[in-house]
Amino acid sequence: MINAIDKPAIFITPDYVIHAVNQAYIETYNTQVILGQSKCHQISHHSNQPCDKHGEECPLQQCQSTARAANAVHIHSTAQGKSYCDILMKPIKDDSGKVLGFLEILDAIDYASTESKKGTMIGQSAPFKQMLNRINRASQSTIAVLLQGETGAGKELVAKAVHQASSRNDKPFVVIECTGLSENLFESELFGYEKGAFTGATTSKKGLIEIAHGGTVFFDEIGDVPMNMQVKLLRLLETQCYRAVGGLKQKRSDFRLVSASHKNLLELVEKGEFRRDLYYRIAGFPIYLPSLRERHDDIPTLVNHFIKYSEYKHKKFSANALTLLSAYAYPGNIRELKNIIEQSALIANEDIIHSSDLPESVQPQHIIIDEKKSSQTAAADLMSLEDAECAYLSQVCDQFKGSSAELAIKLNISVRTLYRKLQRYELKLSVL
Ligand SMILES: Nc1ncnc2c1ncn2[C@@H]1O[C@H](COP(=O)(O)OP(=O)(O)OP(=O)(O)O)[C@@H](O)[C@H]1O
Repeated sequence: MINAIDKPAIFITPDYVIHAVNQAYIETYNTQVILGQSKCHQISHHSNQPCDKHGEECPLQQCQSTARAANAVHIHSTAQGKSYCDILMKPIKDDSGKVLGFLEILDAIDYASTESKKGTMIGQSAPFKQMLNRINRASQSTIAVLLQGETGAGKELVAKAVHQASSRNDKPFVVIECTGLSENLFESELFGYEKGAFTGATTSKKGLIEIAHGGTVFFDEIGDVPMNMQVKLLRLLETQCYRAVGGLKQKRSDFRLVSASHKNLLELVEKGEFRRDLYYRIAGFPIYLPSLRERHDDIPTLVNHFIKYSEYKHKKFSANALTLLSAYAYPGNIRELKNIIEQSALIANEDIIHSSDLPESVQPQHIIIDEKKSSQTAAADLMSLEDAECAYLSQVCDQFKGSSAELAIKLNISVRTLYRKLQRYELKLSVL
C-alpha cells in the first residue's frame, strides 16, 4: 500500500519505530533504515530524542493526542545536508478504530534552506517555518494567494516559491507591478493591443496576461491599483477573459493568481479605497510574511549568505559588528539588510568588517535616539534596554583602545560586571 504513494512515505508505530518505507523514500533519502528497529527521529534528525525535545513540533504526538492528521515543517538531516520538509502525518486505525500506527508522507521543500544556498529563501526561525508551511499548502492548489508583509520582507521571492512548488512551474511566472500604472498603461500592458489601436501602435503586442497563460501572475502592490481600474481587474479575475486594446475578439487566459501588498488591504476596504469584492477575490489564502524584526534569529545566516554571494566573499563581519547587525530594527527588512552588508563590505579597508564600518543608521546612537522621527515611528522602532546595552557595548568594544580595567572605570562598573556583560552578549574587547 505504501508504494502506491508517489511521495516519500514511511509507516511508524507509536513508539517512533519505522516499520515500512516506500520506494520514493529510498530513492529520495538514500538513508539506511533498519525496519522494526530504527526510530524516525534517529533517521531524520540524527537524534536519540523525539523532535519536540529539540525545538520542533512532533506531528506524531499531535496525531496521537487528536487521532487526526497533523502537519509540520521540519528540518531533516539527509545525505545531502540539512533540508526542509513538509510532513503530513495520518493515523492508521483498525476496524475497531484503534490507532495501529502513523503514515508519514514527506514533501521536500527545495525553495527554502536553513543555510546559505543560492536561489533559495534562507531562514530557520519559527515564524519563517510557519510561513513555509503556508506556502507549501498554497502551492498544492490553485487558490488565489494574498501575500501581506512589510516592504522588503521577500514578497516577490515567496510569490516565485508558490509558483515553483506548484504544478505550473514549467509555465511562465509573470510579475505585474501595480504601482504607478495609469489606466491606459494598465490596459495595454495587461491585455496587449492590436496594430493601429492608438498612435504609435505600429504592430500588435501581446499583453502580460496572455504571456502568463498556463502559469502564474503576480500582482505586486495590488493595493495601489486606483479605484476606477479595480472594476476591470475584478472582471478579469472573475472571468479570466479580456479584450486587447483596439481588438474585438474576446480572449481567455488560464493563470494562477498571487497578489501582494505592504498596505493593510482590509483597512483600505473600510476606508472605501479598495473594493470589498476585489479583496475577497484575491484573498483566498492569505500568507503573512514576518518582518526581519520578528525573525532576528535568522540575521546571522542571512548576513553570511549575502556576503558569500557578493563580490566581497573573502570578507567577514567581526563578532561585534554581527551583534550590532542583530540588534537593529530593519524598517526596510531583508532588502535593507542586504544593502547594509554590501555598503559595509565596500567601506571596510580590511578583510574583517568592524562595527565602525557599518552605516550610521545601524550605530547605537542612531538606534536609541532619533529626534527627527515622528513620535509614532520612533515608538515603533524603540528597542529594549537590553538590546540598547548590547548595541552600545558592541560599538565600544570595537573602538575602545585600552584595557578592560580602564574600560570598566569609564563605564562606571566593576571589571567583573564588564566581563559578565561581555560574556552575555558574546562580545570581545579588541585590545584586552
Ligand atoms: N528569506 C530570504 N532569503 C534570502 N534572501 C531574501 C529572503 N527574503 C527576501 N530576500 C531578498 O531580499 C530582497 C527583497 O525581497 P523582495 O523583493 O522579494 O521583497 P518585497 O517584499 O517584494 O519588497 P517590496 O515590498 O519592496 O516589493 C531581494 O533581494 C530578495 O532576494
